[in-house]
Amino acid sequence: MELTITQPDDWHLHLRDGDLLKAVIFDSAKHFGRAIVMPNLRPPITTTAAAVDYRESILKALPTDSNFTPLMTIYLTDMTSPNEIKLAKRSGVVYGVKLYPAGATTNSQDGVTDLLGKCFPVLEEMAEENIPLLVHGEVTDPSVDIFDREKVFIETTLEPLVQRLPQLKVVMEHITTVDAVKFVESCKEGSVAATVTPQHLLLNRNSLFQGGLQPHNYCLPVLKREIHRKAIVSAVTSGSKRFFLGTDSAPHERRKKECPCGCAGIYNSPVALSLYAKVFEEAGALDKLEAFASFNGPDFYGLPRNNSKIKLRKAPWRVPESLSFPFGDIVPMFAGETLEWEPIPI
Ligand SMILES: NC(=O)N[C@@H](CC(=O)O)C(=O)O
Ligand SMILES: [Zn+2]
Ligand SMILES: [Zn+2]
Repeated sequence: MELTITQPDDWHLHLRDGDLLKAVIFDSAKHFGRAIVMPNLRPPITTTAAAVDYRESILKALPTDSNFTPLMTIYLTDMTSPNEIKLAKRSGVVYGVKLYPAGATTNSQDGVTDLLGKCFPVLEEMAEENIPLLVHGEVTDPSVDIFDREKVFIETTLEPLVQRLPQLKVVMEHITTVDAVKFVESCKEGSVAATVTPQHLLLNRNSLFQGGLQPHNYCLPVLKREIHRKAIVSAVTSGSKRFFLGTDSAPHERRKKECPCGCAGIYNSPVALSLYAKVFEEAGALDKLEAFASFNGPDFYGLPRNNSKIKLRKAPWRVPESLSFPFGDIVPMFAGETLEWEPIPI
């Protein structure tokens, strides 16, 4: 069996920089036409000038025959000025501003401490310039249970934000709960949307502990209960335009995952399309895969859909145990397992 669909884009991707960038970019460029590239480098990409430079280094790292287009983002801080938003819009290469609540996830230490208090003029400028806010939606209060941090973030930050600034476009990134599904569905279509990762569609929190501690299934927001996974699967396979593909592929070297204080992030670029196809097939909704993977994202961002196509062939293929590079190994999601759908560019 074969399925031919419009080439998908990845609306949430970590490409890193240096050797890691060169190691991972091929896996994204092979399957995806474009990707929203997250700015959480060290130091973070907080200005348009830095985003322009980062974009150049991504283009340099690409194979020469690749048409892959990086869509850049800037990292919001308490100090970001409304003028930076004007520069971002004028650059023509920045497509979003990323909100990391300070301390929420990998390289978020320079993130925002009080969104509505400190960043409101910047948010107003973003609404004016039609630049979406891309949100890592978790509170960082250590007294809030880690499994409740998304829900509490919706109540304390997103609901008031959408109420005060309904013109601002918001993407709730990597949603993990039924609460996020309900919130996105309650907002105006075209103003609030969500990306969904393969891991949050396929795994629940048992996968963190199955047969022992599983560091390669650890990402943020952390995997949740089965009821949440089911709600997210229903949402994306319903055909709703509010949900689209964002892998959150987040490579870390093996030694930074398999250690006493392992990093959060799952490297899923090599397997993402196979896994999304599996989810839609199991839900009896393969006919809805193309809109999720290739239409809803560009439609939300106001960009054209891709013209190129990709084929998914239903044939078993084995995911490598690990990927070796001169600087070390990266263990991909579902390492060593056999998957059913193989993407073939055409
Ligand atoms: N998802 C993750 O677990 N990690 C991401 C950061 C993020 O998207 O929160 C990373 O950059 O490693
Ligand atoms: Zn995140
Ligand atoms: Zn991410």
